[in-house]
Amino acid sequence: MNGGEQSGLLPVEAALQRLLTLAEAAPIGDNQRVGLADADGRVLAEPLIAGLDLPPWANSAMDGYALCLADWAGEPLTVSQRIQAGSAPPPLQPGSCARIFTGAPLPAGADTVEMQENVVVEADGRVRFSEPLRLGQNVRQQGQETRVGDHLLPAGTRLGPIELGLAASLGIAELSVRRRLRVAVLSTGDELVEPGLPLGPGQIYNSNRRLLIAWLRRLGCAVVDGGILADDLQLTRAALAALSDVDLILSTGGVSVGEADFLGVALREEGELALWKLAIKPGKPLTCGQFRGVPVIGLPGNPASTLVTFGLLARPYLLRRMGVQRVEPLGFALPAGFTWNKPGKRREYLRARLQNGRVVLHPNQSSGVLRSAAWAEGLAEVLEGTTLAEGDSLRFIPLSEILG
Ligand SMILES: Nc1nc2c(c(=O)[nH]1)N[C@H]1C(S)=C(S)[C@@H](COP(=O)(O)OP(=O)(O)OC[C@H]3O[C@@H](n4cnc5c(N)ncnc54)[C@H](O)[C@@H]3O)O[C@H]1N2
Ligand code: MOO
Ligand SMILES: [Mg+2]
Repeated sequence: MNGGEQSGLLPVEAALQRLLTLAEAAPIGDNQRVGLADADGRVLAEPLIAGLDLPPWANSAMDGYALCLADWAGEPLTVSQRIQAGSAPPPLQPGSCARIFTGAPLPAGADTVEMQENVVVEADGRVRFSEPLRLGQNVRQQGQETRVGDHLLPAGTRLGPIELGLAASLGIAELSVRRRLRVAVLSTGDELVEPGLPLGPGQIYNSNRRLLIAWLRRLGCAVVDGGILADDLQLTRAALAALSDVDLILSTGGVSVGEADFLGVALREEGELALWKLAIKPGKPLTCGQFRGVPVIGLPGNPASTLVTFGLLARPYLLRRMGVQRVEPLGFALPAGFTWNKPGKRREYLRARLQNGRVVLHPNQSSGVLRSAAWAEGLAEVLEGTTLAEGDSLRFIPLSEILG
């Protein structure tokens, strides 16, 4: 049992497991074919299988001269042809070599390439090889990278620049991908005002909406922007009812023990509601449930809590619904550049940076503060009930690993 369970708080792993179980019960069923130009960030629906050998034919890895090693007795060779990339050369004339360039097909009969730096061109135009030769050197054999039928990427792979380049190298122009998840974003709170409008007494600008919409788009989701939702039961019911065609309603705010928690009331009346108290800081309260069958996740409203709970819990949930297998960030172990002597009941995700190979913390870790998140390069994980001395190892999760 870890500190989370002892304290009556739900440990992060348990919360994640519950969300992933829910996600697996509601997978995205339908797929679509998209051109490579539109496939960045999408999730493969079928494995990528090679339909040709790579390279498709043996070719030279160097600019130089191609010859048949077995036929060669060490004498200078005449150059019988010149082969550029993109050409289809005739067979090599016996007793000769071919001038050849990187990426050009090896002529039938040739099996070895010497780079031009190791070749002396004599006055009569014949070439002399000044270094010992090894059979097959500087030749990229047909199928050396990939054979027809090889499984190169499993279904569930998120496509990025490298995967798109790989598909293109196989001549594949279109891929079958999962359709985009439709996610509605609602920002709850009477105090919220959109940027660009004047700020009245007691009001603050809505930052979560922009944060979540941009992030969801990076994840390949189609966003339905539900705007600001006032703290009012009728309006909350109406807003939720209008979102019957989305895959997830994602809201922020109104999930702690305050009296303006109308999201919870609406879910209880017309769906299901689970209120979790998580062993995570920032981000303790989280709502999970459904409204008339549409899944709902309610993140805490403090912007840094929104960031951490979205990144570590809602993001994996969304990716798993798209069929992605590895959904959690790996992070890596680094030495702490700070001391930590307040063992907590909640696992802390601290806004941190690297400095001289060590993890240092922003001085303002308040859950309302995005400024420190913008300064941070990652989240430093301090487990429940632990203290740290400088140099102790901790997990550092780069923000770049979760922001997409
Ligand atoms: N008595 C208790 N009070 C609180 C507890 C608790 O356990 N007992 N938990 C605290 C923790 S931890 C958090 S986190 C917050 C969570 O609050 P809610 O999710 O219910 O959110 P709100 O109360 O609506 O807002 C919290 C905070 O964030 C600001 N906010 C909300 N939405 C936005 C937005 N879209 N953009 C910018 N800022 C936003 C809001 O104005 C509040 O300041 O509850 C603690 N309280
Ligand atoms: O944990 Mo709350 O998320 O402190 O702000
Ligand atoms: Mg509120």
